[in-house]
Amino acid sequence: MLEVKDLVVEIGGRTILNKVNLKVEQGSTTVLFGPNGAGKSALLMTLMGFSGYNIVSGQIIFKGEDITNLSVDERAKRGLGIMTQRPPNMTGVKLETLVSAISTDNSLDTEAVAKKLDMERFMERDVNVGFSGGEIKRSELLQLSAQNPCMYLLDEPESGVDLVSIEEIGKTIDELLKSRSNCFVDHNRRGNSALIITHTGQVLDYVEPDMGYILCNGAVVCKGHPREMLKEIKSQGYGECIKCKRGQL
Ligand SMILES: Nc1ncnc2c1ncn2[C@@H]1O[C@H](COP(=O)(O)OP(=O)(O)OP(=O)(O)O)[C@@H](O)[C@H]1O
Repeated sequence: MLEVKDLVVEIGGRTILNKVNLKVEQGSTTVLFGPNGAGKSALLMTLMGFSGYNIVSGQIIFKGEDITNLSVDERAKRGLGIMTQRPPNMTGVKLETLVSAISTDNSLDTEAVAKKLDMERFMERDVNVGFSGGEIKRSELLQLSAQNPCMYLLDEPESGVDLVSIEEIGKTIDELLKSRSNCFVDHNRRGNSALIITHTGQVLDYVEPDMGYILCNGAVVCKGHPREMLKEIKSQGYGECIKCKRGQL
């Protein structure tokens, strides 16, 4: 469903991603691990098409189409949705207004999701203005549920979230991934896919992962079973990255 081919990205003249290759199959959940500064967020931002991420070479293929040069809104229309680490404040734009503006015609009950995420009282507030870290995550999830994409790019969905809310957020992500979108490639398979960045792996208590990648210094150095990878990272850190590169790629 999503394929990244030999992607090289620069920010301000510095190479941040160096020949990244990665695939996310339709209906699968892929996890992206890697140390701080490895380029994980940059990869998600590039996939979504944000400015400042200069694609030097390589391709991004989504549902068989080359989207490398498409704008953010064109990618969103095709079914890509993102939860970023630091979404901007939108002074003067109420959350309710934003949610109804991005709502697509779908069967998902956004009001019910707002209630479930305990976001009803935030609907009249300006988007992200004064929101706590956990509130921002819930607001982002609410927006994603309204957009109803079929490819979820989730950047550390559990960071800054208290232990009780992690369960709510994890379960909501799982439900969203299992919900109906209208942008599938193969209608005979489960549709929604995800590429999730996590350091702690807490979100994997609620979402079943299929494939994992480790990014180090802007390059994919390892791929494999995400739960096994997480265990190895927890016991050995990222020091084994290079060894893994020799062994598994
Ligand atoms: N706008 C920018 N200007 C300059 N450098 C940037 C910019 N955005 C990102 N970088 C650099 O790109 C590198 C990759 O950053 P990125 O945020 O993708 O890392 P990450 O793997 O997501 O890290 P973390 O786990 O800490 O979130 C870092 O060295 C960062 O400083």
